[in-house]
Amino acid sequence: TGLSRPQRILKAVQKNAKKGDPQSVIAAIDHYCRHKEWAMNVGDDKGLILDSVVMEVNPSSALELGTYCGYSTVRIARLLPAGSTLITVEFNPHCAVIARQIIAYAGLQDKVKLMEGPSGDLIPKIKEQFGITSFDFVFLDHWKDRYVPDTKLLEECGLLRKGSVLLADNVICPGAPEYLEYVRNNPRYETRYFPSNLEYTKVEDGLEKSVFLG
Ligand SMILES: CCCNc1ncnc2c1ncn2[C@@H]1O[C@H](/C=C/CNC(=O)c2cc(-c3ccc(F)cc3)cc(O)c2O)[C@@H](O)[C@H]1O
Ligand SMILES: [Mg+2]
Repeated sequence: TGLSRPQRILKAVQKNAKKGDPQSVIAAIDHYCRHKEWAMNVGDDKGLILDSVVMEVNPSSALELGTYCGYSTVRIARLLPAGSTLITVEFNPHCAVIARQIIAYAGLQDKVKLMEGPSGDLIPKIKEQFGITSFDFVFLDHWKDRYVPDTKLLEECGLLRKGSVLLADNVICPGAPEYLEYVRNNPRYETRYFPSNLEYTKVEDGLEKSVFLG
């Protein structure tokens, strides 16, 4: 009946943001999702932690698992140096259609490659398709029970190098217990928890930053 939530988010961007201005796109989504209807964007509180990690890594090659509407795609891509690429993976075609429009509205389409399909199928194709040797930065924000299998897949495909940084959303809420277990008890990762709160709420959540040691 009527518009989907992603469509309503896109409308809020088109109505309240300035074309080509990523900051205004981020602000429009945050305002809509805080005051009109909640949505599972990483949000403004955790977004500040995401920004600081992206700025610290200053990645030439970045990967995002779980585009949804493209909110964190815009947050990451707006900080990338010229010539860098963010690959974002989304298997819901309706979300992909909306995300492409929000990324383009922000003027970031030249930095972002949206791959449509399940991460498990697409990750093994990234090297040959994009000529990427490894990722400097990976943002995990898709189904929480897929964080571990996809991290293992990235390792197996040789897409992580000494110093690659993984940043995982929602390790407290909804929670990714197997992932925390994996990175915290694995000598190949140096891991640290950044406490924050679930997007647009006072509920505890946070991001886990894990450096691959090779
Ligand atoms: C084959 C499945 C794994 N591979 C995948 N490959 C590509 N895209 C995938 C994907 N899994 C999921 N996706 C996509 O990522 C998105 C899913 C994200 C899942 N995120 C959450 O469930 C989530 C949920 C909450 C949440 C928190 C509290 C609450 F009460 C209700 C929800 C908060 C968050 O920040 C979240 O990220 C969708 O767009 C989906 O189509
Ligand atoms: Mg999330």
